[in-house]
Amino acid sequence: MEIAPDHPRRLLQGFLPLDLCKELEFIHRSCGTVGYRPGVISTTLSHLIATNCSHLIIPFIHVRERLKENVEEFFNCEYELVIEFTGLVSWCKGASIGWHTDDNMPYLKQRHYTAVCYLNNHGIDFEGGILHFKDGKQPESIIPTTGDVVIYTADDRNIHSVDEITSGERLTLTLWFSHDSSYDEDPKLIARLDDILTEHQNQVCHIPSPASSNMYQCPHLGSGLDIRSMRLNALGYNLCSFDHKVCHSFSDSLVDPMEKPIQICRGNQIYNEKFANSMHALQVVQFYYWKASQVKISRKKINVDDLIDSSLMFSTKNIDKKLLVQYYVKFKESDFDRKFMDDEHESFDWGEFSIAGRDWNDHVQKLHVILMGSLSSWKTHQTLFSLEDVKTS
Ligand SMILES: O=C(O)CCC(=O)C(=O)O
Ligand SMILES: [Fe+2]
Repeated sequence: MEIAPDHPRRLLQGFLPLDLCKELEFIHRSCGTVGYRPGVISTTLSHLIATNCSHLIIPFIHVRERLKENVEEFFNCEYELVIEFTGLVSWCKGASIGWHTDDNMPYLKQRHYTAVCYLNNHGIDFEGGILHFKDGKQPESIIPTTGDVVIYTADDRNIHSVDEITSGERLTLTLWFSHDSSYDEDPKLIARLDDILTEHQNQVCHIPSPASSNMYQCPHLGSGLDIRSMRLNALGYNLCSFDHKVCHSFSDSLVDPMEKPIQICRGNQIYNEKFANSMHALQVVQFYYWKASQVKISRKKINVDDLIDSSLMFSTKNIDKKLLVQYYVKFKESDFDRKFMDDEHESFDWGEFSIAGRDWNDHVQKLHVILMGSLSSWKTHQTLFSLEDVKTS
């Protein structure tokens, strides 16, 4: 492959399968925390490991390998590269970045190549957010399209900027690669994984454990607003503590109710099952939206109506309407998760929701089995790689 020597970069169209994009979106909407710039939310692999969601690194493994191979090949790297950083990054309304290079700080000099994978669509999921390169053509501007990937050198041959996001949320998977093996993120991730999985060996539990509250407080969304409750609100849910008051502001409470067992409600219906904490509730809700169409199909197949009486799944309590109204007003102002405010949740059904809850459990169990089956090889090679590839090659 020929490279333009002055501005080496390339657009890989349709590189990521669409179902992988959806899965990564599910992970980000379930686990994201405040990012490195205002208006940016991020989900790193080390954060997933630290919050008892190690199994959620599995969907990243294969695509990381494929991206690294492509970058090495395109830039004619003589020696193998290492992955310095892998993270899901979303840009909310108001976020932008002016002309810069990705190695523009002394502590970023190890970043030699960048891969940005687009997980949703400009013009549908968000407005604004076009990537521009300052010099040279091929390509000059990138309009984010689901599944496309842009790879470029992180130095001053590829000065670039991103237009302000004017609505919605722009989601990417971003990786940086280095020639310097001391910056390889894999050995650090494997050491963390090993510590955590050894510690939990005897009581395997897949319930996420939230990070500290300030990691979910997004100043640009409005003071005191929490990413987890904003995401739930965007889909029409509120969180209820056990005394059935709607959780609102936590600043004056000693123990953060977001870390305690919690229930969810829609309108005046409270779902009877309890969640271990707000992140657990958010993960199941996001899973339901990720798998919504499949749940509807399986419901038809097994005629769940005969098995489940939805009315047993919720109770109706006197929920303080005033607090709900306040929450919705704030949500609309923030324009967060805009795309879900459509017919999608008009057809909501607690029966389908409860099927999704069970499917979520099966899903995380499966990922956990893959994780446990991979760990000893990862430790031996000090690299995260997919074992299935080894078997088939
Ligand atoms: O998301 C993009 O298109 C580019 C992001 C970027 O420039 C960066 O994170 O440094
Ligand atoms: Fe950049």
